[in-house]
Amino acid sequence: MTSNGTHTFNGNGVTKNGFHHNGKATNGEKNGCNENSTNEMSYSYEALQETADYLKNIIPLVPKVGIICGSGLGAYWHEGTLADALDQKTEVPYEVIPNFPPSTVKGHAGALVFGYLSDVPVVCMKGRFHYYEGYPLWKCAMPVRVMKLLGVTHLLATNAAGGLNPNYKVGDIMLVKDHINLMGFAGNNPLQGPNDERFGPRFPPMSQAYDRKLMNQAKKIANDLGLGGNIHEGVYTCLGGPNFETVAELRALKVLGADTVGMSTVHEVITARHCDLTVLAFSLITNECIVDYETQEMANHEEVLDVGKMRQVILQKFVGKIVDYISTSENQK
Ligand SMILES: O=P(O)(O)O[C@H]1O[C@H](CO)[C@@H](O)[C@H]1O
Ligand SMILES: Nc1nc2[nH]cnc2c(=O)[nH]1
Repeated sequence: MTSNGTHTFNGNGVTKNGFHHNGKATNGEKNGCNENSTNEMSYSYEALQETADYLKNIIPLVPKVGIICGSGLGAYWHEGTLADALDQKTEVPYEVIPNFPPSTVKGHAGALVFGYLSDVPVVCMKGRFHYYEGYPLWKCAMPVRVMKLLGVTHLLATNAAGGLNPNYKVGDIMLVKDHINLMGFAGNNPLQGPNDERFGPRFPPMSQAYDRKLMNQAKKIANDLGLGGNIHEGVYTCLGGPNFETVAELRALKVLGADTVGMSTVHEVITARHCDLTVLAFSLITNECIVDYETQEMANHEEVLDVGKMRQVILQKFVGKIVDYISTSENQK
């Protein structure tokens, strides 16, 4: 325990490299993953249950809300992030959690932080996994299934994104009302491979992926916080990255109907809806997409991080009130 009351686990007794095995690999199973005949892989239910059991043994709470802290909400090591603000927090670095991949993005924190936000038990992913890090989509999204096994009922996925909609300004928030799974257009989906019905159905619907009631409430909360002129509803799309888009690509995305573009979230939301989590997602607009050849401006990651830091205080209040609403509305059912 540190002087600020945070517990941090060093993973003593856990197999190094993030994979944990009982020394016995079952047929077709490697490091907790199922390998099928086409070489596609997925974590087995049992491997993820093992991950959840490890966490349950060291965490003194059952999280209700899972929060994915994107580049705009404290994925990086700096002071005053949302995860830092939790009460009674316990921090578990990804590298000590059985079956968790390590976070490879420079400066990315890479830890699950458990604690209370607005008196509600939550788990924050401080840093997420991206396709551009070299992970397949099912691996990027695996923490969502672990959250489900831990008892999470609601997922709040946040991201930093480029604003394609000309009405969006840097620092604005866009509630995601829908997404375009562009990587899915190319046949890449986190649910590919054998389906385990214990998580969800083979063919899950995605037309109601984002919870309308929560979105409406989030808009009210934004208004109450004085963010009425900075809140939008729109369509997010995810590309693989890591490069930012060309002008022609951005123009094409606009034609498709996207309002923001990023490199995350869609595969997490698909995985969350598959296992029946209620989802709210929002983008922090960290840069305006350049759709013109004459400007010298270029998207860059430093700008993304700077805007995240600039908006972190208000975003934390926003998220705190959303979490409070989730808990009180559930109790009133
Ligand atoms: O989606 P998050 O993780 O918030 O971060 C976004 O910002 C980074 C690019 O600056 C990319 O990782 C992109 O996905
Ligand atoms: N793909 C993509 N991801 C981002 N993340 C933050 N800004 C951007 C952007 O402009 N494009």
